Amino acid sequence: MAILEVNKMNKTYIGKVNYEALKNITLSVEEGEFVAIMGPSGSGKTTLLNCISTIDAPTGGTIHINKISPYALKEEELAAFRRQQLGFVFQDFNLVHTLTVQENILLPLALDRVAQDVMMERLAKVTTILGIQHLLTKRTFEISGGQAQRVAIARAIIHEPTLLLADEPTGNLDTKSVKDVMQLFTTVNQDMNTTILMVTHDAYVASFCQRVVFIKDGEFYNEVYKGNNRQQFYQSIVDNLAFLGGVTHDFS
Ligand SMILES: Nc1ncnc2c1ncn2[C@@H]1O[C@H](COP(=O)(O)OP(=O)(O)OP(=O)(O)O)[C@@H](O)[C@H]1O
Repeated sequence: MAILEVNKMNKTYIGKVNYEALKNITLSVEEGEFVAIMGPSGSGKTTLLNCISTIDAPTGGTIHINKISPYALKEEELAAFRRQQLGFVFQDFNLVHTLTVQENILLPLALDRVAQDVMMERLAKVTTILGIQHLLTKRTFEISGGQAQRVAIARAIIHEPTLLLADEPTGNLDTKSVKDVMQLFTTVNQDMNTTILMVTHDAYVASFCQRVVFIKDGEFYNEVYKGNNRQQFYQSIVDNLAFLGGVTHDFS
């Protein structure tokens, strides 16, 4: 079953000079898939993610998440849809600094007034998967970047979202933390069957996914599937980026 269906989507930014950032994008992501979006700077990756994450409405075409068209919802319904069906992980973690790690992770459930015992059960589950039980009482300034991103992932998955969206989630991490965080995304994808759509510039990071979709100048360019050989997959990502003029990091 397709969790995400984007059909002939366009996005034009209206200004003194209109700018057509996305043209005729069609993309389908199946339940349990882990997909990366790649493309050169300015190709429209964040615009695409913003349209899917209901931050910014497309100017044409349709988006369905779990068969629901979010832009057809009323404001309150849309807020509930976002809270319940979507999870977000950002490059700069977006943790609330006045709260502890535990309070940050529980935030989406607290906003939805979920019962205390359910909250504690879910907290135990995600913190075990992500290996952060020992951080729960810490404040955000007492943890490292890699740990902060794990906390952000825990917060993004604690309500078991239909679709997890990540925008450059490893952009602020050192090499060791990049690997750890990507292994955790893989665990979340496989163990919780979470569908993930991630924007990244990094071929190594994208090689953890099952499929990479490339966009260029706001249009679909190509897509590659992992298959059984991650080294070959990495190489085909690098080859596509070379044609596109993107940035690649060494495979380690
Ligand atoms: N609010 C906006 N108003 C007008 N133009 C915009 C706006 N946001 C983005 N753009 C333009 O749309 C195009 C796509 O931008 P977008 O941020 O989606 O690219 P990107 O692929 O995510 O780039 P990067 O990799 O550098 O983050 C760019 O040319 C950008 O200048």
